[in-house]
Amino acid sequence: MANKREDYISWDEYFMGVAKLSGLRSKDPNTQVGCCIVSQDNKILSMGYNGLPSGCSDDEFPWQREGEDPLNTKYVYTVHSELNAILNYRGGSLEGAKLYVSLFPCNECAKAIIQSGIKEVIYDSNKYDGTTSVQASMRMFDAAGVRYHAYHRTERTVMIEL
Ligand SMILES: O=c1[nH]c(=O)n([C@H]2C[C@H](O)[C@@H](COP(=O)(O)O)O2)cc1CO
Ligand SMILES: [Zn+2]
Repeated sequence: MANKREDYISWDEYFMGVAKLSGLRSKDPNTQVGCCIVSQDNKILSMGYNGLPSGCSDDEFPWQREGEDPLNTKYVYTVHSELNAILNYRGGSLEGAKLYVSLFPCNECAKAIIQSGIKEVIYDSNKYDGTTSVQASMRMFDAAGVRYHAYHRTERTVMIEL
């Protein structure tokens, strides 16, 4: 009887891989964010990526980051990946679930994460660490008892480093 295969990917690699794969659907030219919400017993509940609300054409809204008029930037229109994943969930409650996301959640996403009952956040990049937004997210997560930690990359084939 052969022994089981040993080089299978970990739960974290699996769920962060699914999150990053979702991010490949993003039309944002600068930052593609993907998210995957998982139950405590490791069932995938929902996925999302950053994009425009339904009905808003990717070709008729701005993708610029800068502009005199904020209405000519993407920031006022994009739905964040975490909010999309929360809103995409067609089941009952997300209470006690964990959220995998390729970029540390902003303060607006932190509010939605807390209010939906998600209790753990695993993030990959934290490129905006130190900003007001990230500091506010951490303060709210700490106060609300939502745990967060960085995804621990392991040496893997390119296939996993999506
Ligand atoms: O929590 C988040 N979730 C999320 O989906 N995003 C999205 C919104 C924008 O489309 C993009 C940020 O763009 P940029 O990195 O160019 O500022 O990432 C950004 C954050 C926080 O930065
Ligand atoms: Zn956000």
